[in-house]
Amino acid sequence: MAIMASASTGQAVPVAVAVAVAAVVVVSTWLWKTVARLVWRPYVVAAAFRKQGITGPAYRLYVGSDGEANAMRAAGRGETLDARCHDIVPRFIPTKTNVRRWELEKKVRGTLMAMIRERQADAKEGGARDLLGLMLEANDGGGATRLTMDEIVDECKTFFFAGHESTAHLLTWSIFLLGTKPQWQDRLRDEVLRECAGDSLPDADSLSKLKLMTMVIYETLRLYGAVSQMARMVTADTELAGVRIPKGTMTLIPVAILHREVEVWGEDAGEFNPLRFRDGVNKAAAHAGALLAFSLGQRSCIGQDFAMLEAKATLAMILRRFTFEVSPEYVHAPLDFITLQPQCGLPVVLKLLN
Ligand code: HEM
Repeated sequence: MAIMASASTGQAVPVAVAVAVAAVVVVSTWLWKTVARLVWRPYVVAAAFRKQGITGPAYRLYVGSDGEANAMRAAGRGETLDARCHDIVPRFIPTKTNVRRWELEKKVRGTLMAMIRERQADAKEGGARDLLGLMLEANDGGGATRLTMDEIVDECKTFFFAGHESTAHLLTWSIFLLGTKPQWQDRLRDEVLRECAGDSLPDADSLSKLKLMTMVIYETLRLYGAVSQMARMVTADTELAGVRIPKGTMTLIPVAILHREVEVWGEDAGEFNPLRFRDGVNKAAAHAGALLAFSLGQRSCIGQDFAMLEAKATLAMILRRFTFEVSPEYVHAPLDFITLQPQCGLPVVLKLLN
């Protein structure tokens, strides 16, 4: 057909050749990128580590080490611990099917879009100027700082999830630890009744005086921090503690493991001992940056001060009114499902004070 067309138009052959060449370029680029990502890069990274004596399960095409990881997660899920044991590290995340993820994604996006539309309507009548309001203003603007609606939805998801889930779990684990350590619960209640007496909401001034409570919260974050590992992609060949790490390596910072290092935290690293924070967070361990619960550096948690205030205020209000203990039905099975949470919930027996 192309030859016949060429006889009549004199231009079809060059066009067909150009299309064919472009197709070959696109397909071969795609093929090269796929081979590089799925075959070449994993083998180069594994070989670089092997040369330095660092080995692991062999890379398998496309699935990598997912098989081993999933088997460990499944094994960890069935285990429960003694409530005095804080060694949660051997337990792992359960997997969910992608279909379920997509359904949830759609639902979350729908809910956020409804809130955004409501806010857009309010803004026309001069509504509140909060974080969402600022992002919507950036959506109206132009240039490099313009935020698309997808970016706003993603930011909302980050803030909602990062801000809600993590603090809720911090409170849960604080209640667990105080519910199993009555002497610490009493000490904290004495402090709260001294510094935040009365029925009104505790204010910033009184909360800043809750020294023991701050120590208990840091110790809770050390043993049961919501984020038990953080991922970082290595963007340039680098060296860390004498190990060469090639560009393209995905590294995991095992926060829960580092928070239990005897070398860093001392012989009682596995114990609940809030007093290790008596001289402040930077002096609690052999290394000033040892507590990684909120991460460190430029990408550290933007909401950490707010989270500490929320946790202190909520605990103060609970301690002022109730004594509590962990119910005998509680099963100690911390589960790292994006954030660290009690797999079967935390049943608590509350008693009204006085
Ligand atoms: C106990 C409570 C919290 C814990 C343990 C926590 C922990 C963390 C950690 C470890 C990171 C760094 C993650 C990484 O780099 O991979 C992070 C980031 C972040 N957190 Fe929190 N967080 C808490 C509360 C909050 C609150 C209350 C908010 C907002 C109101 C918040 C907003 C964020 C945001 C937006 C980021 C991303 C920062 C960035 O990437 O630049 N977090 N958080």
